Amino acid sequence: MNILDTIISEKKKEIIRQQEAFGTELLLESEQIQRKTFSMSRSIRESASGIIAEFKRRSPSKGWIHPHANVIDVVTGYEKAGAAASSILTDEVFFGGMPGDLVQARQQVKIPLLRKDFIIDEYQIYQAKAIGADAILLIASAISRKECKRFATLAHQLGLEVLLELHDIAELDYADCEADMIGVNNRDLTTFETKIDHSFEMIKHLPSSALCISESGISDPNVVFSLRQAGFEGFLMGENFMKHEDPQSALANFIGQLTQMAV
Ligand SMILES: O=P(O)(O)OC[C@@H](O)[C@@H](O)c1c[nH]c2ccccc12
Repeated sequence: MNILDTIISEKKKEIIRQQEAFGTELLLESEQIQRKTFSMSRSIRESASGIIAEFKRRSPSKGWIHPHANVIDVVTGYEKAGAAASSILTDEVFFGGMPGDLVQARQQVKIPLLRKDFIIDEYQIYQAKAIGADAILLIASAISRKECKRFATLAHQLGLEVLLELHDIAELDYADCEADMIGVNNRDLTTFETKIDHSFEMIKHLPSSALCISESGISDPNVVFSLRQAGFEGFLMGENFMKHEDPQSALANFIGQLTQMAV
């Protein structure tokens, strides 16, 4: 079994546990369900950096990156440093996150928040809204095309935007599911290998109207510069900031370097 299959089989159990503790009816009663969301796509288009800075304590590929990271410190720091949005890993078993991280972040910041998880069930979409997300990630390789359309429609009904994650050309037919943003994951979720070239290759095939985001393995401002020239407007970065004791200043330095290049 590859890692994606392992994550998904654990995820099914996690969803059952969460549903037993807090069913959909209860989620629908939460005040947050009626909340007006922030548009992540607009924030990316309007921001100077286009950086979506991720909160991630660990990952299956790197192990622990920042085990005791405090979500409020990190995400408020990202906002101050100029992130266009923040991505928050809520997967517990493999990424050391929890839905409560998003709840805490939401109370402190106004930048759009992406719920980063492996969405395979409608329950998680209601939950995303209830815990304070503005957008959800849908990973093509984790769901069928039909599910992708169904999940995107539900997300939109709840006022959430959708970031559709593709990895390779075989998944291009998912691009018609009316996602607000299309992400190209440079990391192969079965082997963990990252190749920025995936982004340069895939963007040639994506609809020209799409808001394109390059995800994973980015650590060099020169790479962001070239990705931007190729047509990417958003850059999803996690480890490069989380590996520092102070992720806020790591992001501020990175944005500083980008700004100098643009002059
Ligand atoms: O830490 P990195 O290499 O900068 O990557 C961030 C982000 O792209 C990565 O965490 C990610 C992209 N797609 C995912 C899907 C599930 C979990 C995690 C991810």
